[in-house]
Amino acid sequence: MRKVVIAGNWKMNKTLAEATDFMDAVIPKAPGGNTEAIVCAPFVHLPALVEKAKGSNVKVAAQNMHFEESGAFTGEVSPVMLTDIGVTHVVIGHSERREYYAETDESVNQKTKAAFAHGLTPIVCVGETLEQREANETMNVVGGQVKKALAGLSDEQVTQTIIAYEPIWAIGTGKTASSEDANEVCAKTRKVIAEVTSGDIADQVVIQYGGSVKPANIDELLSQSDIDGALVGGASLEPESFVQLVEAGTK
Ligand SMILES: O=C(CO)COP(=O)(O)O
Repeated sequence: MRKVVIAGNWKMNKTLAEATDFMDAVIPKAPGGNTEAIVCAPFVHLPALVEKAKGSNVKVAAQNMHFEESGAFTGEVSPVMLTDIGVTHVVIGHSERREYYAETDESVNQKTKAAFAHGLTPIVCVGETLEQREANETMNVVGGQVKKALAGLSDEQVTQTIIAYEPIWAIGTGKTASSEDANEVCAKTRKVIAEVTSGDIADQVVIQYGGSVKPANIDELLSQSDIDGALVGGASLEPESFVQLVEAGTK
């Protein structure tokens, strides 16, 4: 049975005090078990949040990283720095980074490999634009992104990769893909993973949906066969709503 992974992507939000207050409110209510709760926070908050999360059922993720261990990359943060402070997960290739910071499938692949080289679990984001969906290009785009992101990984590493399917037109717009449409893409993505791995590897991979997920629609999304969790932006900012999303994973 695949675990359920609910990850809150705060993006560029919260002061340090707001971030630590959030953890104080959420940690006592995080259920653990088969449901994993992850907070993806801005770099500057990571040390404090890792400290808060120690011994709890909440994990802490970075929202990006460089693929090199160190060097002349002004303004960047390396995987070594993340593991050094106890971060366990990292979001890679979010559509906002692909759009505003020129992330490519190649850099996503380099970062995914670097994550594994340093013991970090990557949450790899893929998704199509509205134009691509309307042109029936969704699976070409998403399948291509997935294949390129996973290129060169071992089967074992693929089983540990979390894929987040986030249709770009559903992010922050209030428009959620219908749970059936989201599930169809997640199921087809699993087939693409099966093509590039052996045995039953693809059945073990956690595939999240992201894009306007909220307490009102999480149950239906999680009831689908191939949706194993959610990567949540706006609705992850308030402790109450994040806890509701995580609790939905235990049902
Ligand atoms: O981009 C997202 C999560 O990474 C989704 O954001 P929203 O949940 O605000 O639509």
